[in-house]
Amino acid sequence: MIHTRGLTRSFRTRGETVEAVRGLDIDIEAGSVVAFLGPNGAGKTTSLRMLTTLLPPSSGTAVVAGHDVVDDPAAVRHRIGYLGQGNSAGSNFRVTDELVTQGRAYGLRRSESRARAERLLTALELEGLAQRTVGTLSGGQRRRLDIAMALVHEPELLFLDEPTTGLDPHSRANIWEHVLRLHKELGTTVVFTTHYLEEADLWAERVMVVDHGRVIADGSPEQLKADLAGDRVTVGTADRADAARAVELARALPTVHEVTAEGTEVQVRAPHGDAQLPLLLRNLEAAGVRAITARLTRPTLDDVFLSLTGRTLRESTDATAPTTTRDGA
Ligand SMILES: Nc1ncnc2c1ncn2[C@@H]1O[C@H](COP(=O)(O)OP(=O)(O)OP(=O)(O)O)[C@@H](O)[C@H]1O
Repeated sequence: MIHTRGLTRSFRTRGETVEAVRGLDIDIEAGSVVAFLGPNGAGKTTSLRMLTTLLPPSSGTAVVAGHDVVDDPAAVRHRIGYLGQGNSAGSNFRVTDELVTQGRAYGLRRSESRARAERLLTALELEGLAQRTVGTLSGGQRRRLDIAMALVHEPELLFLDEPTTGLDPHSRANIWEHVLRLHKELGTTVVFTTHYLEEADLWAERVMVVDHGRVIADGSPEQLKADLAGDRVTVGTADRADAARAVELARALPTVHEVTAEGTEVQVRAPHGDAQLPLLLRNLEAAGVRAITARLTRPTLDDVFLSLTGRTLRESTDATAPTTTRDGA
C-alpha cells in the first residue's frame, strides 16, 4: 500500500537547512494499522504530508496506493483520506452540508454523496448533529466529523495526523473505537502519527519509532518491547552485601540485558521476566540470599525509546496524554 525509498525533505529557514526527513524506506501492507511515534519535530507530519502529496519530497520516491506521489498526485489523493492536525470542516456550515459538499468535491453525484454522508454520520454517531453548524460541536464531535470528511470518498488508506491531540480520555477512546471499527469493516489501511505512547501501544499493529527524521525502530509493540527494552525484574534484599551477591546471580541468568543495584534493591532487565523472576528467586534461595520483595514490570514504548536514544519520549515531547485503556476507562 505504501512503498518509499530514500524519501527526504529539507527546509530552508532563516539561512539554515532543516533536514526534517532523512531517508525513509518503508513498506506498509494493505489492511494494517501503523503508528509513527516520536517526539516533537521528529519528522512525522512532514513524512505524512509527503505521502499525502501535500508536500513534494526533496529526494527519493514514494508510491502510495499504487501511484507515485510526484508523478500522479491526483490518483493518490483519490485513493487516500487525510485528517490533518487542524480542523477541516468550516465552522459556519451545517454538518451534513459539509459532508455532502466534500463528497461532491470528489466527483460523487448528489444522491450518492447524501447517502454516504448519512452512512458516515451514523457510523461515527453524529446523526443527531446533522443539522447543527460545525462551530457548535464539541472537540471530540468535531474530530469525528473531520474523520467522516476524510472517509466520504471511501479511501483504501486513511492518514490521521495526531487524531486525538487535545481531547479528553473519553473522546480519545471513542475516536479510536470508530476508526478501528471502520478499519475492521472496510479493511481500510490506517497510518497515524502520535506522541501518545499509549495510543501507539494499544491500537497499532506496527509502530515505527521516528527520531531526527529517521525510523529508528520498526515492529509490533510487543516485539519492540521484548527486543529492545525487556521486562524489569526488581528484587529487594536485606542488606547491601546480599544485594551484591544477588547482582552476581542475576548476571548468570540466561539472556539478561542489564543488571543494576541501588541500595538493597537489584534491577534486572531481561526478556521473559515472568520466567526469569522465579528462576532468580530459586537461585537466591539456594545461595542463602534472602529476597524480601520481588516484582515484575512490563516495559512501555517509552522504555524502547529510552534504550534506543538514551532519552525518554516524555522528556522529548511537550504533550502529555492522560492514560487510555482498551476499554476507554
Ligand atoms: N515549513 C517548514 N519550514 C521549516 N521547517 C519546518 C517546516 N515544517 C517542518 N519543519 C521542521 O521540520 C522538522 C520536522 O517537523 P515535523 O512537523 O515533521 O515534526 P513532527 O514529528 O510532526 O512534530 P510534532 O510532533 O511536533 O508535530 C522540525 O524541525 C520542524 O521545525
